[in-house]
Amino acid sequence: MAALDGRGGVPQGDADIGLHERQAAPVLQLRQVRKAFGGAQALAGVDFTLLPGEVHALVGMNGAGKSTLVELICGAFTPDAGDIVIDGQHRSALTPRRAHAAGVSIVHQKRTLVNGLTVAENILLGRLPARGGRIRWKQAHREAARALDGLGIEVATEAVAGSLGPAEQTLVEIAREVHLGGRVLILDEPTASLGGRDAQTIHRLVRTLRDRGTAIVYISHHLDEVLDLADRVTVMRDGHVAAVARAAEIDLPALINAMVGDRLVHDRPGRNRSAGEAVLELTGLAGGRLHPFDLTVRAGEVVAVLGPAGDGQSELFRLLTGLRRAKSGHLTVNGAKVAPGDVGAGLAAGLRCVTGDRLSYGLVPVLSVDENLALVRRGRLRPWLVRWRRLHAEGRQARERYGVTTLHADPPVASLSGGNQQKVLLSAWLDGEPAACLLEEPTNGVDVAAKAEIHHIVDGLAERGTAVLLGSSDVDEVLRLADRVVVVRSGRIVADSPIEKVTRDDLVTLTAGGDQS
Ligand SMILES: Nc1ncnc2c1ncn2[C@@H]1O[C@H](COP(=O)(O)OP(=O)(O)OP(=O)(O)O)[C@@H](O)[C@H]1O
Repeated sequence: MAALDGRGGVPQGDADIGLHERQAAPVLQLRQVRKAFGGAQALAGVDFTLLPGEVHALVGMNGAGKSTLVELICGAFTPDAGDIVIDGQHRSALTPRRAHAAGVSIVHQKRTLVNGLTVAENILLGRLPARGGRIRWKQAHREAARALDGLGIEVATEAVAGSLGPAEQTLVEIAREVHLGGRVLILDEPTASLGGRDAQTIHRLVRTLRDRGTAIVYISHHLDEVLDLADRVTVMRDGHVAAVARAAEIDLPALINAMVGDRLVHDRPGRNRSAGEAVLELTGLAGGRLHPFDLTVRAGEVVAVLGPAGDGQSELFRLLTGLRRAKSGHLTVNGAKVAPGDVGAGLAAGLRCVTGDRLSYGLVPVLSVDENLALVRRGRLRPWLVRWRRLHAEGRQARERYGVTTLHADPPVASLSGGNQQKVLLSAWLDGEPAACLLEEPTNGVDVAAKAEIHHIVDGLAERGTAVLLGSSDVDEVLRLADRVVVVRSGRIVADSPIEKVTRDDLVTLTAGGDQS
């Protein structure tokens, strides 16, 4: 393939930039940037060029260095060596404030709007127009509406941010950054955990921005969308640039190959399981937007709950994990009655919950990986005595089983790459033989190899008899893992079907709120 030439099939520097693109001066250039954390090399001499009006995707396995690279561009980290050039100017002492002033903005995967404030307040946060000590609300709404309308975003400026769906929140965040003068926009996994139609809404905005000349760095583990959306792709591997290619000239297998190198991606589809006795039973569960809800998951069965974003699917998981108080109903696990949200009783009955928001509810970021793993096992340890050697030995085994890659022996979870955090979360909660488990977006932020591995782990759980309730916005994941799919709309079950009876198109339509054909 022409696009992947050069050293070991790898083009370097600007060699891949065509004549047309060379005429446009790069808005951003990184030359041989290096960054180490405590002696371990996260970036080992990286070149990167970003042109105005291009979508430049940044892909790579978990821990490859993508986030570290963009944090350098945003001034959050200082490079140990190398050059950062923005608009032709060398930036040796970039800080977040200076990067922002130079037009560099980032929208993180974890949404940052203030939930209790309106869209207008969020867009103009810290800069609300005022005169004589009074905020000029009409003017504020007009200005915010202009910021949204200019990008074709249909969200009311009076809406409270917390009431918006995840895609709308991302749109508002992007609009805010563009309104603040962002010309280099870094989007860190903006479509992670978004369903088809929501992802397309984000893609439309990205294309609009590109057409207006914004330079976009787009980080994603969804490789199909990368090939569809990006103009160029930079593949990172182990802190190096493994390849730079035009998206039009690279196909999926070549992209995966550039990412994983000689590592293997095991996709082992095919189910070898049959549903047994009822294990997880939800009876009359209601609360929030969810109307009384009955559902049974049998031993060895994977039931996916699917619905339009922001509808009953996430509500169900909130009720089950106690993040939202249930108005009525209960669940049983192997016949043992558990009040919704009673985490202790759920654990005792063999129920494990893998949350979709790992840093808020699943892990303690300041503790180390092994400490996090031990917290979940703590029922099996003597609580008054920490046996550190055993804690690390068990931690190491779990990390190896789940392929958690770290630069240091047992770092704080906060310092791990997003995908590795997800693997720690899964290894903490899925180890052992749970009777039932709730899996919410289990492959959120993980790379292509880890995703295949996690799917294999879920297969294994089901084959050994665990009842699995899966919430995933990724229809391919649902098709790959589920035996049954339950569709929730406006808080009610509107369809319950064996997976063989639905097509991919059905699932895409159902997630978007349409009717099953
Ligand atoms: N503040 C930090 N302290 C220590 N190590 C860090 C820190 N930030 C990143 N690292 C390490 O640097 C390496 C690169 O991480 P980075 O987050 O850049 O990867 P990534 O490509 O973005 O991965 P992912 O796809 O999982 O988000 C990882 O091994 C990570 O643990």
